[in-house]
Amino acid sequence: MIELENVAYSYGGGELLSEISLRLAPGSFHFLTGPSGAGKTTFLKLCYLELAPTAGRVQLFGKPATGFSRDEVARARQRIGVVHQDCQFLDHLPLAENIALPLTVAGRNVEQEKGNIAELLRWVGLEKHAEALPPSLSGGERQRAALARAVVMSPDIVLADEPTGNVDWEMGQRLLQLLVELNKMGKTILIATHDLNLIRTAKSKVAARVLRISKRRLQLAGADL
Ligand SMILES: Nc1ncnc2c1ncn2[C@@H]1O[C@H](COP(=O)(O)OP(=O)(O)OP(=O)(O)O)[C@@H](O)[C@H]1O
Repeated sequence: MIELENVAYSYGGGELLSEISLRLAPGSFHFLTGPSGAGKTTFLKLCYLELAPTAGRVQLFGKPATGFSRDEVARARQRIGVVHQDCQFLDHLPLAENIALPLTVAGRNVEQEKGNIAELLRWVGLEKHAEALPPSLSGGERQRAALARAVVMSPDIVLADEPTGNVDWEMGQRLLQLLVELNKMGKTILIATHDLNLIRTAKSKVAARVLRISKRRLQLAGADL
């Protein structure tokens, strides 16, 4: 699905990431961990083609990303749902419309998708907030809404950047459960997180592999979390 081969990235100074190789197999569940500033968000951006590597190759859905036309980049991105760390919404639009935005952008008929959006809102427990404006939502509600928006296009891959960053333990477990359910439906999941307790709980529910960025390199973490 996503393949990185000997990838490096630098924002202009020294290399932040070096010699990164990884193959995310369809249906796999990965965590990505590492100290603050190690490059987790940057790594995710390389995966969804927000950034191009300064060295090495990224392949997406079996094709080298360097050969992608703008349309191919757009189509590939439709197959990747991203839950951003800061979950931005359009504050003047009700939640249901915010969640439907990727459909609107892709030119789909949102009227026809109303049933799906209502179902998605129920799935993340926000059905009562369909008409609420984003500023009135709590941190946990926003993160669940961001997850709903990330999956509205029914992507093959979900990349989540600290999806439980602003929520309490119970809400974190609920979000994790949603991601585990998506994985059971066959989606490939990659979650960047600092939360080792979250990873420990997940490992009892799903066959998750843990990757760690340390000293610019990506390593497979052992069982000693
Ligand atoms: N656009 C940018 N220009 C220059 N430097 C950047 C840019 N974005 C990030 N960085 C730097 O790259 C490093 C890695 O940032 P990144 O956000 O990828 O780390 P992270 O592991 O996700 O951190 P955190 O866990 O704190 O979210 C940081 O030192 C950051 O300041």
